[in-house]
Amino acid sequence: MKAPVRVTVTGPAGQIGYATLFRIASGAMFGPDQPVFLTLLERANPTSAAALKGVMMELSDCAFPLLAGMRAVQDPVEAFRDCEVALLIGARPRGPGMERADLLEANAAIFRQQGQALNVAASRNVKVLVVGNPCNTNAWIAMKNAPDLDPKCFSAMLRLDQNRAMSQFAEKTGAPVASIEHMAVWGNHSPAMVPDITFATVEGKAAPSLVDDEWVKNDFMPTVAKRGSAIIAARGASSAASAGSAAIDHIHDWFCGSEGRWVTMGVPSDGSYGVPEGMVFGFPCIVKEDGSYEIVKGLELTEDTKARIAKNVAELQGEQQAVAAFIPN
Ligand SMILES: NC(=O)C1=CN([C@@H]2O[C@H](COP(=O)(O)OP(=O)(O)OC[C@H]3O[C@@H](n4cnc5c(N)ncnc54)[C@H](O)[C@@H]3O)[C@@H](O)[C@H]2O)C=CC1
Ligand SMILES: O=C([O-])CC(=O)C(=O)O
Repeated sequence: MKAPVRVTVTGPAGQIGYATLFRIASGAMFGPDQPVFLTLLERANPTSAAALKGVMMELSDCAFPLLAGMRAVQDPVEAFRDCEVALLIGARPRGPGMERADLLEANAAIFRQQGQALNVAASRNVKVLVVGNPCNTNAWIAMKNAPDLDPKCFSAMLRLDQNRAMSQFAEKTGAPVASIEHMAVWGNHSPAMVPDITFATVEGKAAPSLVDDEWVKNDFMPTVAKRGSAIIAARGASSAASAGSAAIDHIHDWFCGSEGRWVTMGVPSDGSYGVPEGMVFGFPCIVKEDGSYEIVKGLELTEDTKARIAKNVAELQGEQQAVAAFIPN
């Protein structure tokens, strides 16, 4: 029997928490022979504590063979003590009429505090996934407040955008999702993001040869980029099950390796493609078996993609300026 992976989840009593925890405990995140120990960090108020208690009762009632144990902790330093994987989900979601950037001020303080706590207490190889929006900038805030951790420990979730892009493309072409490879989404998890089929293949055929350019620009790209708003309009609440599923995919591939597949992760730039070093940006990545990843290099981007990437850089620079007060000197 392997030693349990120590996983800390914030916001466990929320919508995404509820959609994610049971799948982590069932083995979907780390594989069918890997036990997990869950540490759950909720807000310290009676309503959240009561809701979390109910979630833990249900987790217990599932009798998951891989759930080696769980605990609720209210102090962030204790919650992140020795954790190997941290899912930072807990944050305010947006409602109708808001953009994700509107959440900057509401959520920045959370990610400063959690970055500081990770810096002190987490495993030096921790894998942090920031889901709470605006996730690129929140991941950057946490990373900047954790100077003793390798910046590569931090990531933001753009996997939902990749999954949406694959699904839209599969629907259009009639091909199974599993036959699509090398789909990329560049940039910020915002309407400016760049879903990019240039390098994608479907059953080995070049994706751009299967659809017309007008559909890509006027239908595919905006549908993927604005899908979050469409879900809010339809459900009255932001995506939860699909967000949880993308979090499972992101950590699964980061932990187990992506077997040569491209996976979109929001990671600190190494300067590739003109993105300033350290900016947390969606890139296609390949994860090795040992859990280390590399941004896919040397791609010939179209002029349109380059211009859109520059727009995302400018947008993220604006977000960074807006949260400058949360970054240590
Ligand atoms: N990156 C992505 O693709 C996506 C990101 N999101 C974002 O995920 C976040 C969570 O969404 P939901 O689960 O739907 O929201 P929710 O409101 O249902 O749950 C949030 C939970 O976080 C808790 N929380 C708040 N502050 C906390 C803190 N400092 N420490 C610990 N827990 C805290 C709340 O008590 C609540 O239980 C939102 O910011 C949302 O915008 C949502 C969908 C996709
Ligand atoms: O749109 C939102 O606020 C939630 C989210 O990030 C998404 O569904 O992509």
